Amino acid sequence: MATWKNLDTLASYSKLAGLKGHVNIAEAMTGENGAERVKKYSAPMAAGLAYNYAAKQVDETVLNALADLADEAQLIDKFQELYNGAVINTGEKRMVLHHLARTQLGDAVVVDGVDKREFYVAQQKKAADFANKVHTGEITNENGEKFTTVVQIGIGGSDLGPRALYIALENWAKANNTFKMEAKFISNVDPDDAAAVLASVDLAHSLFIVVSKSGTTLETLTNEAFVKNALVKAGLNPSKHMLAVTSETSPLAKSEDYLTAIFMDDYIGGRYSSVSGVGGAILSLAFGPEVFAQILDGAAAEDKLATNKNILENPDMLDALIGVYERNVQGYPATTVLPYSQALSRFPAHLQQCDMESNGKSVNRFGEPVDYVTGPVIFGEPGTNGQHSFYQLLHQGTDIVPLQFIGFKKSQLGVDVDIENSTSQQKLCANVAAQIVAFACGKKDENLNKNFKGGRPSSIITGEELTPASLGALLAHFENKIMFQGFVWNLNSFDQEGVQLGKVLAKRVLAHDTDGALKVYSDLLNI
Ligand SMILES: O=P(O)(O)OC[C@H]1O[C@](O)(CO)[C@@H](O)[C@@H]1O
Repeated sequence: MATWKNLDTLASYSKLAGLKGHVNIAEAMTGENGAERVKKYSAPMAAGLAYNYAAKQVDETVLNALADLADEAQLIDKFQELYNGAVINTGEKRMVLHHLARTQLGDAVVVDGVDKREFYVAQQKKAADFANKVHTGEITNENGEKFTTVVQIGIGGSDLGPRALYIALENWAKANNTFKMEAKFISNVDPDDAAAVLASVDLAHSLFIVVSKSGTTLETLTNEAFVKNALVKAGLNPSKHMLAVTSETSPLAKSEDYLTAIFMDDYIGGRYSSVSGVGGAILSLAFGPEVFAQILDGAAAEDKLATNKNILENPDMLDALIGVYERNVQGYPATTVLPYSQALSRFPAHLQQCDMESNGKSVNRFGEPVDYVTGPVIFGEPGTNGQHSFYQLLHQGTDIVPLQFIGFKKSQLGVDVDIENSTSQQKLCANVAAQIVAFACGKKDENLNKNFKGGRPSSIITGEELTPASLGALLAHFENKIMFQGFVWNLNSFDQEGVQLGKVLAKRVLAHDTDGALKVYSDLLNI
């Protein structure tokens, strides 16, 4: 059994802390040294991706210290315990089993006589069978007509991951003739969200997936009622247009109002649930179950790499450890995710929940306060759009923000134009290469307003093309990175008590049970 200790009690951490400012990345990345680093500091990922960390503030000394930290913190032992069914989520006393939904890793985890891996696979099959029947016309609307659109109703982990993955593969599926149905998403309780989506679809040919693990989320239940109301008004029977993805113990599971119910369980956290029916139903409907299976395969292959004790051959753990060095030793407050791929436009939003809901904690897994900083602020936008937005601060602001670039050689649609001797794809890739060097090396100018100090660390994940498998690998990479960081910080990365208080107060506002500032704000907003 691994032992769980606070980061600041580890001898390897004291050694690492002594390496603050050890590498001058501007110097390291200049000239031939820089070229050598780019070739050397690269770790293969699954599905043809590679994690390049040449422009991070590391050298052999820092990497050795990170390896010692990985060993002392028993990161691989903890990962093994996690996927073999240990109660890693101490806050909620639950296992953490999202890896079992996509991988052959580990032993059988049996709960109340049910093999959890078999359960997840059976639910994926249920989603796949349902999707196939919709595609072949075995399941139709009341008039025997095929459904053409699918709308997911959910929020947080029941929205962000599936939405990011759908957007990531929409063009790929069109270019590869696997596009089956258009997907839309309703998440916000703002009535304009549901109203606008409903106005944009043909209700009679739309399927709605109500996704809520708990079956109690205010926004989702409200939006479900909103949609049902619209269906009834249009003379349609909601139970012929809706299915549910929920846990077997949730109130939704007991309802007869759905075409089918696909189940998940408490051992897969919402923000890690894209690989369950939460993502499986909508992605199988939109692109076909085979595409969803390829996402799972990519994730499984990346998980396998994450079991390697050698940090240089474990890109997920290496990325996590470099992030800890940046956060705890270098003192950087945030990390930005910058995909140079329009298809990944919502991927940073998904990672925001995954990372900040997991590691935005100030007590350890035993509920005791920690004396060191934990999860950074995560934000991001696709390049090159971000360059024309917040890169000013990234280049010349007073905070150093580590950057995580993602870039692909090929576009998904392959439609391009050559202007002034380069294609748009080449321009995109040129920009990401330029940014890495600009951030690392900077540029001296006597006019300080035009001076770039450099010294701003970045990494890049590169690949041939964003495909279902490489997307799965990318998803698993960041999930595993967050998990390893939680282990290093001795956090429980799998509960989210910090979201509760606001929900409780909102209920009081709606019940008109307010006083003090809550009352004044309620009056201000006319509730
Ligand atoms: O799937 P559910 O139970 O509706 O929960 C939605 C989201 O709400 C949260 O609990 C946060 O409020 C997330 O962790 C979760 O992804």
